[in-house]
Amino acid sequence: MDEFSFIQSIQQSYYRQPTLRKGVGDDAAIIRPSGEDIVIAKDMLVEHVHFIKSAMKPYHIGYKALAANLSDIAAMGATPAYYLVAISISNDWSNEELAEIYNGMKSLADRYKVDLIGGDTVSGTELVISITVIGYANRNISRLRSAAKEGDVVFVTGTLGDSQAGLHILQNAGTYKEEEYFKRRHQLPSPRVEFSLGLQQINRVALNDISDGIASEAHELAESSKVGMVLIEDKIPVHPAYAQFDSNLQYNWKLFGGEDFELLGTVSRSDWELVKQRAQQLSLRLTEIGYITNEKDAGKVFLQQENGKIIQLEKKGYNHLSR
Ligand SMILES: Nc1ncnc2c1ncn2[C@@H]1O[C@H](COP(=O)(O)OP(=O)(O)O)[C@@H](O)[C@H]1O
Ligand SMILES: Cc1ncc(C[n+]2csc(CCOP(=O)(O)OP(=O)(O)O)c2C)c(N)n1
Ligand SMILES: [Mg+2]
Ligand SMILES: [Mg+2]
Ligand SMILES: [Mg+2]
Repeated sequence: MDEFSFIQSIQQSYYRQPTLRKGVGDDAAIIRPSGEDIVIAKDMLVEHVHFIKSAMKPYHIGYKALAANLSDIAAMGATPAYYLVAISISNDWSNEELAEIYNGMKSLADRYKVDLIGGDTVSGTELVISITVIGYANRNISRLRSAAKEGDVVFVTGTLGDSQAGLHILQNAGTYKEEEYFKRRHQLPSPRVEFSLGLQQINRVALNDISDGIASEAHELAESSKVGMVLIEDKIPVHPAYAQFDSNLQYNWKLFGGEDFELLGTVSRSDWELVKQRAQQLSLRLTEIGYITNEKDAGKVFLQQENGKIIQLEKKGYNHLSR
C-alpha cells in the first residue's frame, strides 16, 4: 500500500456534519459555519512518551489520541464536529496495524458523529499522531479556566489515578484486583463530552480536563481565575480497588498522575444541584471535592489533609519540558 491508497482507504464514504463543504481530497477542507463559536484543540500522541507498543494495541493508540482531543473540546463545553489527523509512522508498523489505529479513532468518531476531514501522512521513525479537533459552542456560555469565582463548589467527574494504575499494571506483571478495569482506563479513556454538553443551561462553569494530574489542572484554574482553591484530600474520588496499591503510589497517581481525562470544574453553589442532576442522568460519578476562596490566595491550591491540616499543593504533574 502506498500513501495514496492509504489516504483512499481512510476516507469516509459519507460525511455527517451539515456545515462541511469539502472534506478529504483537495488542498484543504472547507467548513461553512452557521454562527456558533468555533472551538479548536490539538493534542499529540507520541511513541515512548504517551505510549509504548507493549502496553497499547494499535486500536488503543488511535482511540486514546482522539479521546485526548475530544476531552479538550468537552472541557470547553463544545460539541465536537471535525478532526484532522497527521501521522508519522515507520515501516515496522504493518498495514493492518495502521488500519487498526484508524479503527480506534473511527469508533469514537462514529459515537460522536465527528467527521475526518483532513490530515497528513509521513513515514518517520517513531509513531507520532497529531490530531486537530474542531467543534461548536454556544456563544453565551463560558467554560473558561478563568471563570471560577469565590464561593464556587469544586467538583470532579469519575475517579482519579486509574490511568496511571492501569499503566503500572501493564508494566509490572502480577495479580491485581480489577485488572481489566484499570487497563481499560489507561487504554480507552472516556472523554466527558455528554456531561459537558448537559450543562448548557448554566452560563458559567469553569472547566479543565485532567490530562497532567489534578494538582496541575487545579493550578491552571486558580491562576487563570485569580482565585485560591481548597481541595479536600479524602473527598478525591478513587475506585474501590485502588486501595490495593502502595499508599505513596495512590497519593501520587491521584494528584499528579494524569491521563484520567476527567473534568475538573467549579460552579456557583446555586447551580450545583443542576450539575449533580446531569451527572446522575448519565450515571456518571460526580464528587464535590473542594471550594474556591478569594483573590488573596490567587493562583494557589491547598490540600486539606485527612488530619485536618491544610498544606499548599505543589504545581506538580506531567510536564514535558521539565529538565
Ligand atoms: N507548541 C505550541 N504552540 C502553540 N500553542 C501551544 C503549543 N503547545 C501548547 N499550546 C497551547 O497552550 C495551551 C495549553 O496547552 P496544553 O497544556 O497542552 O493544554 P491541554 O493540557 O488542555 O491539552 C493551549 O492553548 C494550547 O493550544
Ligand atoms: C510509556 C508511558 N509513560 C508515561 C505515560 C504517562 N504520561 C505520558 S504523557 C502524560 C500527560 C498527558 O500528556 P500531554 O501531552 O501533557 O497532554 P495534554 O496536557 O497536552 O492534554 C502522562 C501522564 C504514558 N502514558 N506512557
Ligand atoms: Mg495539549
Ligand atoms: Mg486540556
Ligand atoms: Mg489535552
